[in-house]
Amino acid sequence: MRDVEGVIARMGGQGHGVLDKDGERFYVPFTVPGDRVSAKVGEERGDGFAAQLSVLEDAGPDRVEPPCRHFQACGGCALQHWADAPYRDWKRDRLVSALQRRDFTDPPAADLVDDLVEVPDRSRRRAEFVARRVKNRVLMGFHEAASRKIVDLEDCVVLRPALFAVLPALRAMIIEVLGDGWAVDLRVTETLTGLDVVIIGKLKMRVQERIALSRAAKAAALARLSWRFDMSSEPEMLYQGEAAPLVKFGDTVVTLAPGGFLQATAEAEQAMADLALDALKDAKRVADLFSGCGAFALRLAAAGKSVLAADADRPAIAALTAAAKAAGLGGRLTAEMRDLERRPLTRQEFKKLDAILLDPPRAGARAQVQQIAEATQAGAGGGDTAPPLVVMAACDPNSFARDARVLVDAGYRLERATPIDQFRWSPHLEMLGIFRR
Ligand SMILES: C[S@@+](CC[C@H](N)C(=O)[O-])C[C@H]1O[C@@H](n2cnc3c(N)ncnc32)[C@H](O)[C@@H]1O
Repeated sequence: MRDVEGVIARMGGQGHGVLDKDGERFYVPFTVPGDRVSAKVGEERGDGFAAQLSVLEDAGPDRVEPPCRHFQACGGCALQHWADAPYRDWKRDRLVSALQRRDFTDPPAADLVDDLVEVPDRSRRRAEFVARRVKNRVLMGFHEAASRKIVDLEDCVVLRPALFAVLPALRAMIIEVLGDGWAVDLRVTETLTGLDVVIIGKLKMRVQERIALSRAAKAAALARLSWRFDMSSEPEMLYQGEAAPLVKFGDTVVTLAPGGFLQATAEAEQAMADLALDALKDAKRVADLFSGCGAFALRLAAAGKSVLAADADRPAIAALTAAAKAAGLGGRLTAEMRDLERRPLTRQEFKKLDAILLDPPRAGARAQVQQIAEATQAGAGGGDTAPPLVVMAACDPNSFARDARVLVDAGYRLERATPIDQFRWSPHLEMLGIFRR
């Protein structure tokens, strides 16, 4: 392995410091701009090489003491060693740069992007832990950075305290059903009625293990415990407390499907909902596409709008439908299970809408956005039916900018985009853009 020495020039998109030397580029995790470093050069990565910090010769001016003792060992956070102000500017700039790469120049992308919306420490309400049995012990926590090793967590400044506090009980529970050397994932979500835990992976699962798990779940006061062998198998419920796992979207109560999608922090969800509802205040008929179990749809229906919700996840649509009915919103809200990549809403369906809200997964909403763009053209399928307003949330700046470019080329104007730091100290970014025509 060769070494490279030099000064970190800037932060790369994945939160690794960038060192340019003799015409080559190196990405060095856990460094900040201004650090003078020696690093071991590893494999090729994109337009350069991955490298591992070996010596920090001189610290850059914005290097700070990380708040978590596991930082750098634990793969959960990448950027705790950077001062708040440059970190915030860099996060916002991830969205600005993605828009610039898609030619958002007039007006300049920087003028369209709001300040970063921050979330508090210890606010993440869902986490995916790994657990591995090593003889008579269960290691439980996050993977070490770029490794299959597990950091046995003793503290965490990102998670809500309840998620962290349950780890000893989960360790004790899982040891009953995990063979030596076996590993499973645990998805833990904090709800209003307690923790919803889904174990994913191979377990010893005879009658006595089921009974032991159910007892342990009760003792740990979980709201629900489920198990699924892998992501293609249905979750099997092993225990449910007196109240099912409940969340609230605005004033509407929803029973979460086991392991069902929920925005990682309530604060980021609320920020996005506030932005979306404000933009949609004059729209009467709204489609909430990629709706999940209704974080936007139920708030919109409660605000008096007629809502069409669609998502590919059957349990999410069932949860949303049941919640709307129980809250007396069923007359205003229709929820449909639908794969929007294969079967996006069509120009015929747009006729009944004043606005479309999109909140796709990381890959973006390519097919749906294409349909909206095509509907701005009068064609064989009829006249221009594209609605005057599109609100698009996203969790990847690059797919957001790609889909934004399609909308803008079709005649929409990006009014503003708001970056939201839902995943603090990681390179991930949430955002919401408002497009009008
Ligand atoms: C980022 S989540 C947003 C959920 C919801 N808007 C919320 O805020 O809770 C993305 C959603 O897209 C759904 N999804 C993923 N691929 C899909 C597809 N091809 N068609 C429809 N929905 C899809 C997932 O089930 C998930 O609910």
